[in-house]
Amino acid sequence: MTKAFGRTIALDAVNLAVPAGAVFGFLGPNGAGKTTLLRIMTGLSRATSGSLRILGMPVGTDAPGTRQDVGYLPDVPAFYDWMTASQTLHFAGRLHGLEGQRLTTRVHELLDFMKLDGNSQAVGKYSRGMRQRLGVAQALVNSPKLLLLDEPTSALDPGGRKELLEFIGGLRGQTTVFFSTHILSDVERVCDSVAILDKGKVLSQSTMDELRARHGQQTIAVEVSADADRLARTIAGKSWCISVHPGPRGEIMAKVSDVAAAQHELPALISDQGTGLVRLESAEISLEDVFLELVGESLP
Ligand SMILES: Nc1ncnc2c1ncn2[C@@H]1O[C@H](COP(=O)(O)OP(=O)(O)OP(=O)(O)O)[C@@H](O)[C@H]1O
Repeated sequence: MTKAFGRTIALDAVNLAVPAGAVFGFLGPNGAGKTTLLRIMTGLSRATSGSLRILGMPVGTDAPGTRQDVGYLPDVPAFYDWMTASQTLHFAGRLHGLEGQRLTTRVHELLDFMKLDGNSQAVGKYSRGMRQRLGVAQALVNSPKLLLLDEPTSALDPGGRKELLEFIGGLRGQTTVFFSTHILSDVERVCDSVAILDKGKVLSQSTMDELRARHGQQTIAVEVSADADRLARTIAGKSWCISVHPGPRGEIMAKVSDVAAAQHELPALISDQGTGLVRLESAEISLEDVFLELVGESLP
């Protein structure tokens, strides 16, 4: 689908498929188009062209069965500021047709999980993190089949973030979770599939395992006591070496296709050169490396 705001193309022929039951990370820098897509997915905004199906149903119609199966946390959740958290969740639950003991039990569960139980403050006095936790609870009130979360951890402290990510991970297989973020470690921690979006275009879409396999070279860091330039040239000529570049502390960083061969040969190469080995380390390529390689700019 494509979405244009005047001359700004916020989504440019985006084509995505999210497997049922997946925890799907939608990753992109500021302004990539994440919120725009989520708003279209909820029916709050319409695509300029193209189409979208959610749980098998076309979005943008009032077909029964879709909206009550979807939960949504907007990027800036809005509430009636004079209500308490409990009143907010009772209200949201009633809109979904919940009532009586089922509603009361669900509200208590969610308040307890989001650490908002016993809080009689009006929501208007909440901090940003508390509003985000209430927003997640509100998105969950109807036990949705599809949970859409727009940057769910952006205002949370480390403890709150860990708990929410663990909770999201626990939904795997039962609820499809589609969450946008620019926090790479959240995706690495919890997602099994990821799409990388930049300037409205999907640059990559795959499972985390495929992503690692595709960008699966490893990096080896070598620090020697002298003659690093000469060693870098020798390494660059080896069949297992993909590229060599200097590291932040002057060490040699080599992307290699066969880490075992590199580890086997390097000590002998260094010794032949008559220099001392200070450090030899290998590191698996991170999502940050892949993201920067694809997006090609510094992180937000
Ligand atoms: N209502 C609007 N009117 C005009 N332009 C808009 C509107 N909403 C979004 N845009 C533009 O569309 C592009 C994508 O914006 P969007 O909010 O979807 O990005 P995002 O990936 O969610 O960014 P962030 O991580 O900063 O929240 C941006 O260039 C933005 O300026």
